[in-house]
Amino acid sequence: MTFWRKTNDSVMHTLFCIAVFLDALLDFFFRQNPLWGAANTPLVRWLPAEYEDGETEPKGWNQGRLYNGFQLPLPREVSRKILRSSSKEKDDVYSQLLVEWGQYIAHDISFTPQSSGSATFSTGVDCLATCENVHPCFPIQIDDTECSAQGCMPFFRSIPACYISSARHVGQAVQRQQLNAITSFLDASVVYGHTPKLETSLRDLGGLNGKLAVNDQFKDPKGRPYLPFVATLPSACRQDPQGERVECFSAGDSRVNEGLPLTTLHTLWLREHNRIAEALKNINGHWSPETIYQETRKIIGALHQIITMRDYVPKIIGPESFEHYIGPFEGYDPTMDPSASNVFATAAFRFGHTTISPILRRLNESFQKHEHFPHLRLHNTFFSPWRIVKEGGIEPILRGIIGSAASAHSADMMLSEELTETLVVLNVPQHLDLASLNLQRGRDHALPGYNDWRTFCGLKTIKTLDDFKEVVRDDSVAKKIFKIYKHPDNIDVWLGGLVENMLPGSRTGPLFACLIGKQMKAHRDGDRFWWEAEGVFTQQQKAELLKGSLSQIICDNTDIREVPPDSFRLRKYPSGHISCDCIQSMTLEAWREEKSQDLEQCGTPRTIKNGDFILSSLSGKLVAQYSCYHGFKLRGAAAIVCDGKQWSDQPPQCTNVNHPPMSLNLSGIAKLHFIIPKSSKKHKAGRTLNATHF
Ligand code: HEM
Ligand SMILES: [Ca+2]
Repeated sequence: MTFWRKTNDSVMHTLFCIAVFLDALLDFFFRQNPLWGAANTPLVRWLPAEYEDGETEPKGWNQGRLYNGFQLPLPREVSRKILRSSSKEKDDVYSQLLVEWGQYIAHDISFTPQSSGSATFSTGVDCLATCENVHPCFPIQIDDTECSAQGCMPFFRSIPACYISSARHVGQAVQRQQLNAITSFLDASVVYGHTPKLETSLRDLGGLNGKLAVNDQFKDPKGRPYLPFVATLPSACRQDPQGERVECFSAGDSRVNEGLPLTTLHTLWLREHNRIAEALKNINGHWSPETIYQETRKIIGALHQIITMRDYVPKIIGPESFEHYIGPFEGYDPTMDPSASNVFATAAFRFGHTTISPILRRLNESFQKHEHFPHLRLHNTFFSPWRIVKEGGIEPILRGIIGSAASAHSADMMLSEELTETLVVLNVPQHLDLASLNLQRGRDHALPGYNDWRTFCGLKTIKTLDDFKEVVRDDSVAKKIFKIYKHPDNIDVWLGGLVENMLPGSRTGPLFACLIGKQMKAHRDGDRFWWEAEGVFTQQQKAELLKGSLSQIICDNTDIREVPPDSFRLRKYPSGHISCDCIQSMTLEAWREEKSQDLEQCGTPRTIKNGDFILSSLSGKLVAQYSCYHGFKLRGAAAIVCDGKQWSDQPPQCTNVNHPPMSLNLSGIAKLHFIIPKSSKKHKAGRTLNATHF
């Protein structure tokens, strides 16, 4: 009898392990397109690339090359004559928070890595010192010597993807493509990172509470946490001239220190993760740290999606384009490629660069000028995390961006001089020009011209100046562009899209509304873990998630006690603000997990040192699946099964190894995570991650 039971158990255990493994393999190999949206895959092309030599040389690489009979104008000339502006008008509806969310979410969608190191591979030429086009240097030639004695600004070409595409034409298949280093999905990679290694480094594994690691050196004046510092010290961030060092912060996205508002948003989400993790632990005391972490992460991902799709995108492309290009959610579409497109990352979503204010205001509790911390010119906000730590935490900045108008997007005042004359990029000693970088990047990526994209979107081709005047907000700007470019087909897509008349209730013209709309639909419909997709959340959980908003997250994680109901909308203080007590906040009751009968019978599985377990259900059986932390090896049964009365085995042990083993850790293939929902033990409702996200 005992023999039989043992044999049965071990057979069951083996079968279980095989089933889990096969499930993961099937998932990975037989999903139609497992690499769609994954990190380190090419930005996809919606129109074929147009290289000067057909394959790799960017537009403008060979001097004297003519396009429609004319040379392309220098990006810096376009920047100075058309884009640069010493003043900015104010948006009368939206706050700066809308702009900052744009940048933050751009960093969840794409990161185009540039060739690193200053020396070229073949010749050893230093990209910081040469004005010649030598791969990977593609310097921005300048016609105004006041900015650079050298006559150019450095520019590093984006890294080519090692990838032969399945394009229909052989010529296209060998064309240079650019990489997206992060996951295209709106999956909060900006909080959690895009590789298992980065993700692990951001977690508080020692705390055994499913939280993210926080800064162990500094806290804010009320004891709230900051992001942890980067591991490699000293870091390149700017320092307080008078005080002790404050290093660069680390987060899921490496650009976190670029500006103070951006760092502020990252800090908010770190705190929100830890707040939710704590609340989940209070509700489900039996959950392991891993379960808490994964469930919290899933909630945070959903909130990123909701805030972006419900609160942000309609304001940017307008209600009509939202309806036309995106529409209501009708379920996961496995034929939809969710990858970021090249034109979106390199042109359309850079529309936001014209809405950046040249001043960051810092405000006190009454939303008035702060007594101690003055307003800052934009260039003083770059890579300066010390200003958060030493100058009052994130609140003065947050009040400043809620309480100040975004910059209006007008055709004759586009990019502030703070961005065209004093942009700082880490590891480049001289000031750069964001407008020139955007134009040069578009050429580096061989983006087709403005008219080709209009045709792609079904918009009228621009043939004459009169055609152009019809679609551009300002006649004199239309004339200037025609004068510089000489042919409408030559107009760079980023510029053409920027100057179009804005659609009603939007912050973009028809071209960018189309490109952003199509991209956002792809992010939503092509994501099988989209928060509304079947089986991802229960109805009650969805209803709670919908209560989430940026205003709620600000209330729950900062000292700010009064906010506008929608913080993206500019509201006068105090009349347009309401108390945080009146802001809806989700309760986590819908995540309360009733202990299954099996769990009652077998009891919560034993926790182990240096490892973790997750509960799952397979063929109606309750299973505890154990895994060890990095650097530890699992000895014993990786999975134990509840047979209705007791667990099939003792939990395994995690022993230290000098060299982390290549153990059968499914996280590299696909992380499985099943929470037993209240209704059915068999349903895999809580599966959160897939291989393409990490
Ligand atoms: C102070 C605010 C901002 C600064 C200083 C900034 C700066 C930059 C810089 C230096 C780049 C890389 C340029 C290149 O070499 O190609 C970049 C890329 C980009 N920016 Fe911004 N940006 C800001 C705000 C925004 C906003 C508000 C948005 C959108 C709403 C945005 C969207 C993007 C996108 C989509 C990219 C390309 C990302 C990639 O694929 O690598 N940025 N930005
Ligand atoms: Ca992402």
